Amino acid sequence: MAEKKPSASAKPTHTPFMQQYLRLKSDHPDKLLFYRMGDFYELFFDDAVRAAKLLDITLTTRGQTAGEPIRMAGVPYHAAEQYLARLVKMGESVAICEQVGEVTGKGPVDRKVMRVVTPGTLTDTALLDVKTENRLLALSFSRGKMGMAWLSLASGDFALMDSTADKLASELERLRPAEILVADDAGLALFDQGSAVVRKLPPWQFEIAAAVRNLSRHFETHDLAGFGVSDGMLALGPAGALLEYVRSTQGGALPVLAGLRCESQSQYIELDAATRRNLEITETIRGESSPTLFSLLDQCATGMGSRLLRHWLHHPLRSSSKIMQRQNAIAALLATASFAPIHSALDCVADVERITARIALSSARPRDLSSLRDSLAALPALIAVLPQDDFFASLGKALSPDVQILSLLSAAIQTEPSVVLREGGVIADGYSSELDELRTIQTHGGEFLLELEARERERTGIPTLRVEYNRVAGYFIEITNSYAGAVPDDYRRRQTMKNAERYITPELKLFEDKALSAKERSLVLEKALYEDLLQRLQPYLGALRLAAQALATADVLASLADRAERGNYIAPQFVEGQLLHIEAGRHPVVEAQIDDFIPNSVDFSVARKLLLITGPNMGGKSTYMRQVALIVLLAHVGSFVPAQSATIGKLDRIFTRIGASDDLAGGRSTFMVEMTETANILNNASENSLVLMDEVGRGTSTFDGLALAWSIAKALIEKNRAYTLFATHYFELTRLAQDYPVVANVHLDAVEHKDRIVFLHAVQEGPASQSYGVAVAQLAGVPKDVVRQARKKLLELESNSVQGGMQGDLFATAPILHGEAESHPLLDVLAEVDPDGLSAREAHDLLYRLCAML
Ligand SMILES: Nc1ncnc2c1ncn2[C@@H]1O[C@H](COP(=O)(O)OP(=O)(O)OP(=O)(O)O)[C@@H](O)[C@H]1O
Repeated sequence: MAEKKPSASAKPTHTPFMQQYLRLKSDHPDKLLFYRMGDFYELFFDDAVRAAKLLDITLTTRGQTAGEPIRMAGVPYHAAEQYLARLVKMGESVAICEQVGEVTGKGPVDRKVMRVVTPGTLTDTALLDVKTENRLLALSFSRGKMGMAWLSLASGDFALMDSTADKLASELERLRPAEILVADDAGLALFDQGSAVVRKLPPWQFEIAAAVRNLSRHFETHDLAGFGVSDGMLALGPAGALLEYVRSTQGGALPVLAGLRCESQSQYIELDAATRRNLEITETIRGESSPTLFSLLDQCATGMGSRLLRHWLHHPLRSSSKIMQRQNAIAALLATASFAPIHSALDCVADVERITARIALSSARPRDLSSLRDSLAALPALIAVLPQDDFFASLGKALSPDVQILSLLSAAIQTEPSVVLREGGVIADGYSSELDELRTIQTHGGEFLLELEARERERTGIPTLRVEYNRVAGYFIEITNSYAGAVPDDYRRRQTMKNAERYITPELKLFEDKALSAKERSLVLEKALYEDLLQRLQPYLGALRLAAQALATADVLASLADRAERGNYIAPQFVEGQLLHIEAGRHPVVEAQIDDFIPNSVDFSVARKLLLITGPNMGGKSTYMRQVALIVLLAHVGSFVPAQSATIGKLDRIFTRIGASDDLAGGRSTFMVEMTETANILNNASENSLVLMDEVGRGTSTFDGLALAWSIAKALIEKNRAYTLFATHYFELTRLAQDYPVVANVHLDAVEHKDRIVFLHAVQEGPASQSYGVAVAQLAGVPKDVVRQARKKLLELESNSVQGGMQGDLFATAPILHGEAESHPLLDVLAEVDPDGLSAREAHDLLYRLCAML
């Protein structure tokens, strides 16, 4: 139960310290407040209870305020990152409050919330997954439309798009945001937000007019037309909300944004949420990261490359010129065998993209800058191994940012700077003469004193003159009383001893001032120089971003070339018109896991649009269907594909309805999920779509299922006319080929071989032999008499079905469909009626007309 929390309004009863805390906390009620006190970040009250539970740290009490004990939990300052990482992973947001004033002894030190760490606004290396983009997504809805804007703070990618509300699930699956912003009046029904944290903001933050003003001001443009953004875009509201939210979490600083990217659905081959999951692009059905298409292809040497590859795989292109650019680049890398040298060169390159983002936010650490310097120094070696053509020449150009950046970093940062700035040892010698001097004082103080002593002995002629130091008197020149007469005029007495006097000279005083404060001063100076350096790097951010993009691109292309060579992949061809021909295709992921993968072909054309696939369980139906989709996907990513040849016509979307998955969180049963996904396909698939249907209808009773499968297949053939791979156990469906010339039967077989079942895995023309099920059962060891009974029953059923014919069989047991009810003329009339458009009189007349038709 939440404990009673003192309110800031009851000020008089709180200590000044608590008043300060409560004031700061009131600005961040929904976040954990990390409150800096010396070497700890402390949490109080409910925050303490929550953090103690989440982090398994000790919960204590510390004194009282307003008559209540103060609950407290704390984490050491130096280990804060790791605690932050854990909290953010759990979906928490944390406001970090630092001491900003001097300790005066009077009242609490001034404190300020310097940054807010939320799951979608991370930039720290320790908090980010190297291979995944961390996105913040903002959404707004209006009359069935959906406006979306998303931003990756760590890379500066900022995009927006208008879509429709029914695409929410597929867009969330595509973008996988870490955090979602919506207006608190959005009235969103429960949706599967995955692991994202949903934050509700006041609706005015999504206001379009204000957003346009803020965005134009941010990009310093007159309006947003230059980004391809039209005035009426719903997504502008979310884009504005997003920008403000980021500003508020970064203590007012804003990331370097490459601009505003306006995406449209028609740029990409569309993949719905189910398809992204079913094809196991970046995650297996069970939610693991391997084996997937991504884990297979990801040979990238850098996190930037891995993230870009993940993006490419989820965004197959429609534009053939862009596809061909990538494909040609891979061909060039293969022809020159340069992918391995590229990866070797990239091994020395750090995450330039994320470092650049941290420079923009002035949160880059010393080691970020030294790695950036070393990465820039490694670029010429990378450029040298790129193939020589126009495309790689343009990459090479982006990989040659202004030499000033490298010289600035080389001059400013030590070869191996310390990890944290406050320890010093970051700025290189020679960068600032003032810093050099302060350092010299620290390291060479002794030498100076010896030299001064020698000089003063010579000047005064006192051989026993000594320059010394103690903590009470500081630095002094000691002269025994016997030489008192030889003391020069510029000596000032500092201390009188029994047999000697101690003096100070202006020179020694100057040295003392410098030496005593040299350490502190050099630390302060280093901090100032470092901050100044971050400012001096700001003008180069654009160039660094371009270099980062070029690095990622070279990395991904080399990775794809590497896979193409190892896997013996080929370049697919693109043609106009309706055609999909893959010869000896393989499933890239399954192929990598087993020894003898059997390649299979697929042949679609205008005259052959639906392949009905039959065959035993484990025969390879799902693998075959998925491999077709994966080859098509890879081809549109610009990659080579695992096949002997592939010719691909125009495609707009890939749909899949595969396997049984419950959506318990969404409250939908297996069958409901199956039918929802099917409905989506039937409503949206076009003649240029690729549709994979795996055992549709299996989730309900046999006849229901069979009837549904039959009518779904019919709709796909007659209405959608999509390229369809339709795997089924309902053997009756194989007769569709007799009614529709565009339907072809193919099958996979199993045979008996020395007491084992051998699945042939080769796709053959024609329907499967119907007896495979019983044969497989026998081979699997089902008792002989059960198998005998089954054979007998099978013969009986088969002879019935031959007598009755397919239609009779099916509809005799599914009376509801009997007689093709939809063809009754009465229904045709009803279908034309618009009830809202009828007057009472017209409705009455219509009713008479309908009755007369019965
Ligand atoms: N072309 C192939 N070459 C070699 N092995 C294959 C091939 N296709 C599938 N396999 C192997 O057979 C296994 C079963 O394949 P798959 O799941 O595609 O069968 P299925 O017919 O869809 O079975 P079910 O109906 O039970 O889902 C795969 O895990 C794989 O190991």
